[in-house]
Amino acid sequence: MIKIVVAGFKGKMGMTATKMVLSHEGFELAGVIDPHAAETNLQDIPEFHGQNVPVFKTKEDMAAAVVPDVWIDFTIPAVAYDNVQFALEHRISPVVGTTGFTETQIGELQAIAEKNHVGGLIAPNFAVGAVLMMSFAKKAAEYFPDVEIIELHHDNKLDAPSGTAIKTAEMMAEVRGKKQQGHPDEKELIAGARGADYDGMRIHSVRLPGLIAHQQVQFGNVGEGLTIRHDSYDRSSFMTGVALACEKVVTMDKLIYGLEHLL
Ligand SMILES: NC(=O)C1=CN([C@@H]2O[C@H](COP(=O)(O)OP(=O)(O)OC[C@H]3O[C@@H](n4cnc5c(N)ncnc54)[C@H](O)[C@@H]3O)[C@@H](O)[C@H]2O)C=CC1
Ligand SMILES: O=C(O)C1=N[C@H](C(=O)O)C[C@H](O)C1
Repeated sequence: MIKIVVAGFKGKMGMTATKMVLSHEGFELAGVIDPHAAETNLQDIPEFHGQNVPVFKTKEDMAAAVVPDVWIDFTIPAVAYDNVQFALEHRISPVVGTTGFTETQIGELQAIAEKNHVGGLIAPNFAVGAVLMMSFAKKAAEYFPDVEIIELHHDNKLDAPSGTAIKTAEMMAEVRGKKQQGHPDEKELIAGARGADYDGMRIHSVRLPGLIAHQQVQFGNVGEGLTIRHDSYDRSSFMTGVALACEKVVTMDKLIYGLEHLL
């Protein structure tokens, strides 16, 4: 049995991950963490009736009470770095979906994982379809340097652009020839009209109620266009990837960035 804690369990993704862990026969839910929890046990919540799982408000309280193998993190960008550092230093393998990490932070956390010989994964998107979308976009960018990313999310999202959009741009930048998108003399009449600039590629972030998580990578070439699109219509779309990561990280001794390295 792999013993798992879920940080951020009161949130949209944390709740979905908690249910996934409880329903998986190879996993044991050792505890859940959220500063916004009013309960002390999961069974105090009607939908978790009969599930005797401790609820912690802080990571320190959790570490004093249970010894998990895996730390699932779906929290907020402001706390995720500290959470992952804490997990690694306590030899708990992190499976992190929280977005907003900088390249430098990922490098620092990888060094901590290496020092402590702990495996882990930071993945901006756990949906298998999203991983394929990023991989197809990388392939297309070899041939089509003119590309813009449009990511669309629910309006409770804290970070922009999305972690998925940044990862997609990073992957395309590895193979795409240098090119600044648009006309060299273009001028924004309203600041931000052309979106964010990653290595000359433009990223546009849409935030609307009703959306979950969607991304379109749109290529243009002389006389043709190519659009690669992925849609998560439900947060269950992320759970196959989270479950796979929980199984794999306990066998690893380094922290990797991107689910594609586990598929
Ligand atoms: N990698 C992936 O596949 C996916 C990643 N995400 C990312 O996951 C994160 C969470 O997303 P949502 O669930 O939609 O957000 P949410 O706002 O619904 O939930 C965040 C939860 O974290 C809790 N929290 C805050 N500080 C905490 C701490 N120190 N310890 C434990 N819990 C803490 C909050 O109380 C809240 O319940 C975001 O960064 C989002 O971008 C979301 C969907 C998929
Ligand atoms: O906040 C979300 O909802 C999501 N966040 C991740 C991201 O920033 O890419 C993954 C997915 O897009 C949903």
